[in-house]
Amino acid sequence: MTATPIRIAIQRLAHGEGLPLPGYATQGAAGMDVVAAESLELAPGARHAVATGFAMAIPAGYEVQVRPRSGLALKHGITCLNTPGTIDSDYRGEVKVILANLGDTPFPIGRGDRIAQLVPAPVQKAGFVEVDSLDETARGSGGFGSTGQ
Ligand SMILES: O=c1ccn([C@H]2C[C@H](O)[C@@H](COP(=O)(O)OP(=O)(O)OP(=O)(O)O)O2)c(=O)[nH]1
Ligand SMILES: [Mg+2]
Repeated sequence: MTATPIRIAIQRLAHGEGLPLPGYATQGAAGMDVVAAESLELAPGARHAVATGFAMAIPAGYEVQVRPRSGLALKHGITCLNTPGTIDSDYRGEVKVILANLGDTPFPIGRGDRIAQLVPAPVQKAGFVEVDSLDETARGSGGFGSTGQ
């Protein structure tokens, strides 16, 4: 069973002309590949908010996550520094992909190269209720490796 795709309005910006809009590489892909709208070289240890050339209006109640591509990560050490990046439903600016080079060689990015993938997701909102004490649990305040390796 496949959930009905949500519709997301997308606006191509002037510098995005001629580029493919984000899309699924295969029928079962979870992420829509997004391409760079600029060319640059990312030095080892450097980061850059890479232009995509488009803006979106995500329906209320949803977000779009910006995730790295595993091939770039494994072969070249290229990742999204803030992964998963969050595109808010009320954001109308250009979507950017914050790439970082964790590898040891400069990495060239060409206009049109697939640099990341977009995954829409429903947003569960919450409200905090301030209390004086919390219920007890077996774990208590143990964390950060408290159960062993
Ligand atoms: O990878 C990303 C992450 C964010 N954004 C844009 C869309 C998002 O809605 C906005 C704000 O992102 P976020 O909330 O992660 O950043 P912030 O540092 O909290 O900025 P703000 O104060 O604008 O919310 O920046 C991107 O284009 N790409
Ligand atoms: Mg924010």
